[in-house]
Amino acid sequence: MTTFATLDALRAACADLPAGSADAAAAVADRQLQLTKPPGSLGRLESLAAWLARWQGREAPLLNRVVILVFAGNHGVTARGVSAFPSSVTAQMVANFDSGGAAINQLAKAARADLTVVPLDLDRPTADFTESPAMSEADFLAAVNAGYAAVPEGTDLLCLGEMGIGNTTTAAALTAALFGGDGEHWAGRGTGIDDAGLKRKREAIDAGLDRHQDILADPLLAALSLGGRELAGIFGAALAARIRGVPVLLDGFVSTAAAAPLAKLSPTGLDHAIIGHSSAEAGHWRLAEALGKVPLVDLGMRLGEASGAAVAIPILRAAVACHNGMATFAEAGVDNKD
Ligand SMILES: Cc1cc2ncn([C@H]3O[C@H](COP(=O)(O)O)[C@@H](O)[C@H]3O)c2cc1C
Ligand SMILES: O=C(O)c1cccnc1
Repeated sequence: MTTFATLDALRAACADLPAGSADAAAAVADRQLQLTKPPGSLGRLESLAAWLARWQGREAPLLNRVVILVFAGNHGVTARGVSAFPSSVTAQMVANFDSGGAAINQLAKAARADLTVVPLDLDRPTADFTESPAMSEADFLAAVNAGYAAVPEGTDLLCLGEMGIGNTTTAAALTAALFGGDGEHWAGRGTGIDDAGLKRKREAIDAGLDRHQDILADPLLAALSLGGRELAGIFGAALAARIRGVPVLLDGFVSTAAAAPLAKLSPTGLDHAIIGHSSAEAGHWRLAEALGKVPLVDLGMRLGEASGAAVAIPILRAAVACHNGMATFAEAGVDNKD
């Protein structure tokens, strides 16, 4: 389905995003004060309930249908020796997702979430961004549209992750384009590359930034030139979620970098998204800070696959359970403070 036929149409949608329901958020804040607990005592669970209500447009937030989307893509920049693993692993892991053997399969089950994997032209890697733009405009828009179309009706919460060997290089290059800095600043070890590989990774990022310097100020052209199909899919899904009233849980460095152009295209562009887990991938905490976001948990994970979003789902379920299920002081006959 072609939702956006041109970059300009996409740009226009990103500049005109719905604001969320301030009334629903205010109703939650008001009810929180009536629940049988000292004000503020549930800490961030209270603001999470209000955040869900705002972006769902519902006074009582719901998490009946939690959806995890994992987008997969292959990257030409792997020719530069930037990953510890070969590109063949991307398609092999997609097969592993399909047969239920990956970490995200277990985390999705544990969090009672539906998992869908969206492979994007795995047999057609993007171009090496040190040599040319990673994608044509048509390829980029096709991936954005695929992401946009992948968000099911009736989703109450959307978790966004990825699989794509080489994509921590891609994500670092895109992040540098959006927020400044270079390969040294943003590159981490991804799947565990050694020192020589990390050097090659930094050099590839710097070469990409140099080659595409004329377009780096344009977030969509930066995503097209330095990004990847799975990152574009995440971007499209995050946009669809915003337009359809679905809050988003982002995963680690790659997932956050993929969605970040939305924050550059509109000052409130990622207000409907939070980061589930602070990845151990160097650069994620910096990117979170640049976006003004505090990840929900830090378990030292650095996997991708939406794993860091999935581990945070129970926290949101806890916020909703307390908010919707607790008695008020009046209902329970508990004396409130004077
Ligand atoms: C077996 C395996 C499973 C994975 N699941 C996620 N990733 C993660 O590692 C990749 C990014 O790291 P780099 O940029 O160093 O290639 C992505 O595919 C990401 O999802 C995996 C990587 C491997 C090897
Ligand atoms: O934080 C991430 O997104 C990440 C880290 C390592 C490997 N793949 C993804």
